[in-house]
Amino acid sequence: MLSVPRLEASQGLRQEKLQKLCDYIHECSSNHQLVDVGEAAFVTALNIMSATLFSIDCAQFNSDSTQELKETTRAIIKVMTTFNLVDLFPTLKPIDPQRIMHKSRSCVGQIYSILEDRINQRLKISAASTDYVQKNDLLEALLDYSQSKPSEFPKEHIKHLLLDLFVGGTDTTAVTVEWVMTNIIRCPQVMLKARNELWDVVGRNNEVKESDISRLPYLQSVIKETFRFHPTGPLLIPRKAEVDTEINGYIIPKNSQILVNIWAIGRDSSIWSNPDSFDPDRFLRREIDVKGQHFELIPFGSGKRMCPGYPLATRMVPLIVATMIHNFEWKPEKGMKPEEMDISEKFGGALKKVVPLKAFPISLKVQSTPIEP
Ligand code: HEM
Repeated sequence: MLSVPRLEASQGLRQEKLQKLCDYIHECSSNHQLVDVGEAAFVTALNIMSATLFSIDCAQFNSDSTQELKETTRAIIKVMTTFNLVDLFPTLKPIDPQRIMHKSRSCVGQIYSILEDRINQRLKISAASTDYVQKNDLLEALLDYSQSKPSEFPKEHIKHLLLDLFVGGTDTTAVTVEWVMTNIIRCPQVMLKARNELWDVVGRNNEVKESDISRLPYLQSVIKETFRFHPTGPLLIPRKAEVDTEINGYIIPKNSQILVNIWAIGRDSSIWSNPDSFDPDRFLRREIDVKGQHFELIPFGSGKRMCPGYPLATRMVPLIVATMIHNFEWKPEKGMKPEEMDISEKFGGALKKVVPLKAFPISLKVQSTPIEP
């Protein structure tokens, strides 16, 4: 479903969303307006996800109009990442003291009904017309698969899978982009180097495309260094030992819950030199990828339960960041110096910033040479 050929076929859908992001930043730049970078990344990720999954736009920048899918997705993420007393004291489950189960049932019910509408609409349109042109999105692939193997993958499963992908892919992508941009704005030399690479490889006036990403090693290093420093899923997803297991002389008893602390791995001085400094160049000197085989850097996890959205995420994150820095310089708010910007982390389901990143974009469209920091 998220194979390279299918993602290649749907890249045009994502490119349109990046153009909208670029237009929005231009507008903010002309109006000398701050951009809430996490929110702009969230809207873009949500629209890229909804375009890739079912070819629609569901959110707008700077708009309070009804954006049901956006609001419901936010509500689900909030419920999922709120600390629940029931996890510590399971006897409280029937009481549900914080009403988390209640809220989560209501949000999930709402999103299922939106997704069911999308699925039924698609089935209706494709059945109604003989010259129906197939879409390149994931919904089409899932419907095809379900029709060819109804007993293995009934139609009812589609909405569950779409929900997992949608919720799993939106906030993680937005949070990652917000951290990358924070690190870039805090280190003007890094921003300059990343932008110069973009201008050399892509050109000043061309759009950045997915096919350019593999030719942008410095941008990729900046993203890897951000994953090391502020991994979006600091404890991955909990595992449970099904049987008594011995690893490196340690006994893990059956039924233990295991958390893998990738945040600590990223700051371990026996693995990384100067682990507390942000230094993307370290990844130019070391061949490390994030595909789950180099255990010192596993922001998408590893093994059977590794993030299934990894192929899409490794397209979305560099593209959104590249769109933000290709033709814009960024300055922190209220005359703050870049190095004074806050980088405190808030632990939760995803490792968020305590202080959301807001910054001024300055369009570089009219200038002919890169700005010195
Ligand atoms: C920068 C973006 C992303 C990051 C950092 C990220 C990170 C992760 C991590 C750490 C896990 C747990 C893996 C483990 O415990 O081994 C995970 C699981 C998951 N991710 Fe992602 N992810 C991202 C984007 C996406 C996207 C774009 C999608 C959907 C297209 C997605 C869908 C999922 C799903 C459904 C799971 C649960 C898998 C399971 O339980 O087996 N993620 N992700």
